[in-house]
Amino acid sequence: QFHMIKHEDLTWSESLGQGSFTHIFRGSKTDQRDGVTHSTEVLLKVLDANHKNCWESFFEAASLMSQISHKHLLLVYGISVHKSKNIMVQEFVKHGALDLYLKKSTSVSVSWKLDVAKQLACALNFLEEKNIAHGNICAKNLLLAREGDPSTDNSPFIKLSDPGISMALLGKDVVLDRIPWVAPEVLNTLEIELECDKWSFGSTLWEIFNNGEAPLQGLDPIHKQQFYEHFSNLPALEWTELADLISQCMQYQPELRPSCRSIIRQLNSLITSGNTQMYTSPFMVT
Ligand SMILES: N#Cc1ccc(Nc2nc(N)cc(-n3ccc(CO)n3)n2)cc1
Repeated sequence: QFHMIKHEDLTWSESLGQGSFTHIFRGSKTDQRDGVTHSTEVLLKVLDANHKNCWESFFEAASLMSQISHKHLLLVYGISVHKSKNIMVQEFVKHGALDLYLKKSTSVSVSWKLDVAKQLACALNFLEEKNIAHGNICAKNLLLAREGDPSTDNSPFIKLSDPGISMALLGKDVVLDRIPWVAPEVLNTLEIELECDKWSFGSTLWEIFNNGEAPLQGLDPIHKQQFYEHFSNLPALEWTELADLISQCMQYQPELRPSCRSIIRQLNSLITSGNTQMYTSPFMVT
């Protein structure tokens, strides 16, 4: 399943924030390899004590991530259990969550965003080929390992984080709050299928091209539920071809959503389409 890490091998540094069920800290882990002590910087994700009933799902998420390896999937070193604390020990990803990075950054180019989108599509394609649904695709769960440098056109590098607690265990209010990332059919089934990740991909694309602004952020849970009941769509982006890809992914009928291969093909044509210039520098508008 996964590696158990001794609590005494962990060092705790500062808190880096709080999720809905977890608290994250910077830290380090030491381990002996061929007689040499190594210290590795890690991210310590602690399951809140008052969500103890979720620990199996918490561990299941960790176990999923440690059983498959891909360059765009977060590396989970293992689990540590100490007294009542359940801790997931993850690789420390240098620049943290993408949503916060996009909100803070001003000069993120269209080609930078398309590059990130394509990396996420590749991670999803890898999961699709293994018939594994992630279930929690959103910009908050995309971690930025490398910023990429606009001047040297060095490209960014992202890692998809663990899926977190399974939908079935979340309260209805938490599921409603995940609108519009959670696919509409999940509200009835609470089951996560591959098609759900396509819907979430569309919502995450919208986030990335709206500089980390959360879609429907102003709506309360009731109005979020009505958004689905009325078969509403997110406001279309100016870039029509990109808006089309988002609406293909966010179709209410799961079987009509595109395959990952199709998503990657369409992203590739957007990358080569030259539109990136037009949307990048205002002086280039033809
Ligand atoms: N300032 C700052 C700063 C904060 C975090 C990191 N690094 C990191 N590494 C991970 N493995 C996971 C995460 N996460 C952050 C939110 C979530 C959601 O679950 N994960 N952040 C780097 C810089």
